[in-house]
Amino acid sequence: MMMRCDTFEYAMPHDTNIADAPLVHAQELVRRDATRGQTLLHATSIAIHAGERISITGPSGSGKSVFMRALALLDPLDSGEVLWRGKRIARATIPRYRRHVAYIRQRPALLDGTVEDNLRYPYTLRAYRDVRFDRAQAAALASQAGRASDFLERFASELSGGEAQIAALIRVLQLAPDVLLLDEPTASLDPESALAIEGLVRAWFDAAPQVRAWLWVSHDPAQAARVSNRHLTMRAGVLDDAQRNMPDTPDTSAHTGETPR
Ligand SMILES: Nc1ncnc2c1ncn2[C@@H]1O[C@H](COP(=O)(O)OP(=O)(O)OP(=O)(O)O)[C@@H](O)[C@H]1O
Repeated sequence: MMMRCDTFEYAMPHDTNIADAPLVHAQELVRRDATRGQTLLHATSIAIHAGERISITGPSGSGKSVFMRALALLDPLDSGEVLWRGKRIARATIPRYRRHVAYIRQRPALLDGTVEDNLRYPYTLRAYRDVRFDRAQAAALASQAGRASDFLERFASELSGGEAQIAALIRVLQLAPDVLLLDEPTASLDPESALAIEGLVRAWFDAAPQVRAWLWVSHDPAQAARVSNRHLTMRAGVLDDAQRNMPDTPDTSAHTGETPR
């Protein structure tokens, strides 16, 4: 059945109730390196339901970022598609999809200027023209992350790595996304900053667990266990449920240039 709605193209099987649809449903996503022809992500499907806190671990170079960026529709897919709440995402609605599904990178990209300048920036974009920057909300998030009251006036260029990541996360969380794709957000941060990040993300989730979910890539098994109620592994571009991994799964990292950690 195909029909049109305001924001997304609609593609639902007859027997699927839209309320039961996963938040994100990736179907057979494939990514290849265009120059070398190497498959970076083998056909990968995943349904992410509201309430799920998913961790992903796997060796370095196994394709975790490629997968997360594919889910965020940041890179062109070679095949497959991503549905948002059971709806196909037309090209023109990708910015709107990204308003629901936010990708957080390991190294935050902040603009010149103050933290507040950075937090105001998304509201200048077309996709957010219906909402306004709320300084009190931003200050509350900063305080929740243990930052001093002058945090919003600090210059981005003078922030530590942990502070920059906190600023980048506040920039996303103030926009109230539904799904966070967290790509090693605390790698190379000090433990205190890492816990601040975890706390911020957890508070965002707890505010509406019935409609929110996250995927969290981590190299730290303790963190992966702490932040998740479902665990997946990535190996040589193949995603799998950790529980289903066979004990004698061959290590293919030698063929892919992966560096096991
Ligand atoms: N745009 C691209 N074009 C070509 N190759 C790419 C591209 N992006 C990533 N790769 C390659 O795909 C493989 C997987 O990279 P990816 O960054 O997804 O690994 P990862 O599992 O996230 O690693 P890490 O844990 O070190 O961050 C690597 O060999 C990388 O060089």
